[in-house]
Amino acid sequence: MTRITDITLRRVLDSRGNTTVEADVSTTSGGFGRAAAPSGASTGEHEAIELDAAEAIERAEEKAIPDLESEVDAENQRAVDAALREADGTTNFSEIGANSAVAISMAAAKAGADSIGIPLYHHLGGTFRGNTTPTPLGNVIGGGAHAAEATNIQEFLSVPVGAPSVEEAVLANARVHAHIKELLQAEGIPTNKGDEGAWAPPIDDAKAFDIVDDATTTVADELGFEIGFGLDMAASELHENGEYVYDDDVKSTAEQIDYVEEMVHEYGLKYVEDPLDENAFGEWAELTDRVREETLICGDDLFVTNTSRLQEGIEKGSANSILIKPNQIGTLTDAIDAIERGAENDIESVISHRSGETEDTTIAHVAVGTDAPFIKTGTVGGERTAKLNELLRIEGQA
Ligand SMILES: C=C(OP(=O)(O)O)C(=O)O
Ligand SMILES: [Mg+2]
Repeated sequence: MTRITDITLRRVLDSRGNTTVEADVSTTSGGFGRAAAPSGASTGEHEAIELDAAEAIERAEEKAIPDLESEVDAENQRAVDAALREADGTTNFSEIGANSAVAISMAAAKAGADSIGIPLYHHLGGTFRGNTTPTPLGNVIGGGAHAAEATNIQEFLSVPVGAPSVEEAVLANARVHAHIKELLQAEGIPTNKGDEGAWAPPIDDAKAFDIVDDATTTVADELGFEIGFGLDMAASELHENGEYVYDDDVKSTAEQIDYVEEMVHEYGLKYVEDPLDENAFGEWAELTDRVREETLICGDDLFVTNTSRLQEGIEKGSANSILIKPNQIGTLTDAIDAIERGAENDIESVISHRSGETEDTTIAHVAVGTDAPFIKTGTVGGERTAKLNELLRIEGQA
């Protein structure tokens, strides 16, 4: 048993220049872990509550840290997270803030792994975790809530399904990103960037489909393995009074479903995240029914990494994939429970960053430790490559 001795919280900057919560956790056996909370821009309405960083720190110092220090075994992640939940006392971490909760949860996991002297992915997943290395989904063109005057669809994602290794997949996404710059420049289109490092050019969605299709096909030919692409439509951001509002069009729900089905067929999309509103479980099921054999329909704002919402989606057949963002739910235990519930029901997990990120690499370990098939963590930019480079290190040692 290795008890937590000290927890220190501080404010640090995230990639948007906003303050976020960083936690340091130390243990009786000299173990140490540090982790920082990410932050979303296109947040789901059912996510756990993020408080202002200073307020979250003050409240966690008062209400949670006294119940953890000298009390909880850092090697027992379920016990750490149960203590956090009990100290908060709400279902959505509105007392201490999901940003304080997730930073402490992740830092404690690292301290637990350090105490035992094993890598975090091994601590989380154990010896028989499986041997999948996740395919990285790389955001290469984006707009929506992540960039002004760009595409309505939030993310166009390179999906290197044929890559023989993580290393080749990571390099393929970087190559697609670079090639898109060449294509944009050749047409004199400005190469602004959005919050996640994707190009955010002032083009419409139809043009972005063509450019990403061109770039992924060209790079696939160059590298000799299949690279498809996918989308995060973040459709709750487009949804107004029962319709989906684009710059150049307004679609009814039925038209939105037809549009997504058409794009899946026309471009062979490998992945479509949040194609419909975050409360439309039944309409999601209609779309999933039409395309489940061809693509992954992934719930981000729909499920918010919450097993109760995932259970509703399983019962209704709403999706065949779930996005996992630990800060949406507040603890690693809850995130891993959602991954496991998904796996038991043929729902594929995609472990994900947020648009506001830090150098923290926990999600790379969560993806490997849980044998997740995919990770979504950008393509370029230091806070994105931190996770990708950690995956390369893990691939080298696992
Ligand atoms: C990463 C995403 O963006 P955000 O963090 O802004 O929710 C997303 O929507 O999947
Ligand atoms: Mg999303």
